[in-house]
Amino acid sequence: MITLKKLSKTFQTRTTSISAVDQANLEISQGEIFGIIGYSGAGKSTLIRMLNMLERPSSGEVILAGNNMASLRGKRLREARQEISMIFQHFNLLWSRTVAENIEFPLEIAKVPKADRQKRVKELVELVGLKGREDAYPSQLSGGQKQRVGIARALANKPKVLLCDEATSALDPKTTDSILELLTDINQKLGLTIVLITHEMHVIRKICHRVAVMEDGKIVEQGPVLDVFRTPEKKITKEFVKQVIEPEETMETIRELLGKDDGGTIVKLMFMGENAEQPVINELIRSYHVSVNILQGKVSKTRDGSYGTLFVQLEGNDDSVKEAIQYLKGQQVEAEVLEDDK
Ligand SMILES: Nc1ncnc2c1ncn2[C@@H]1O[C@H](COP(=O)(O)OP(=O)(O)OP(=O)(O)O)[C@@H](O)[C@H]1O
Repeated sequence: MITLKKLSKTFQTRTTSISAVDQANLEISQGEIFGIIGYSGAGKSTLIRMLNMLERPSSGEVILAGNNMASLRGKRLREARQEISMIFQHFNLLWSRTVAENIEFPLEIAKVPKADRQKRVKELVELVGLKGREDAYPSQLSGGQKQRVGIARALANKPKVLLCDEATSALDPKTTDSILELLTDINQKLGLTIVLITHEMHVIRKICHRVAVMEDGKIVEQGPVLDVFRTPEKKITKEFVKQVIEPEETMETIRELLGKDDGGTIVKLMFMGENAEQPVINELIRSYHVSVNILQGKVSKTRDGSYGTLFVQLEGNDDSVKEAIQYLKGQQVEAEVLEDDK
């Protein structure tokens, strides 16, 4: 559905030139939810804005629904853009129009007859869960409701691709989850391709099929979400994965224990899918002369299965601890002994 080939954007300022996106290559399939994660300044906004030519590339290609976007101008570009919609962090609603009128707006621009517009607005209001709020003004809505209006408006002209520019960054965690659920629902019901940019791994974990990680304008890593969670390669990817699976409080406790002489051996166990259900710890306690203290455990659900981590502290004589670790490493569980410098 979307192909990016060596896509680059350089901004010229009076004193310097900034390489915002540097030779990005990506393939995004139809019906996929694809996430792009990176810290502030990584180039995510510039990249996503080049998909619909809100930002023109300095070089490279964007092929979207068969159109070579950068080669289009005028009417042909406007037509190609009808396949793509966008939602924003700050919603970008028209404050003097009601919910229904905001949703109707793109249909008016597309010159859809009034009766059809009203029918479509009604469908969209129901789809995004705003029934009963049609006549409210944006100022009377919560953040989550405003984003629902943004989503309904974006879907009005039945696009093939929805671009989400930090669409949940202004929302609290519970509202974020409800909007992510709505996006998943729309993706499944309509087969819509969704490309989202975010700095939160939680968003990626919850709804994306695949993810690309951006750093300094470059895509440094990409793959299915579960794979990236299980085996992040780059340092930056590891940091993002940690956001979700290793809360900072746990790491503080672990660092403290590692600094102590009598802190035992700390092992991080990582497991996927049904491996999570194996009674490994039970077996460890029964068959090896070690005591096992569970420091923290967390199972993170991704769209394609669960991924879990468990931090345990093993205590016992050196040989028993070694045998226990040997046993763990023999299971279908990844076991890593943490050292003091972690
Ligand atoms: N119009 C512009 N003129 C000059 N530099 C720009 C312009 N737009 C973006 N940049 C620069 O390009 C780089 C990438 O910015 P971009 O906004 O794409 O990153 P981002 O990952 O989306 O970060 P954020 O989430 O903070 O917006 C930054 O160094 C930014 O300062």
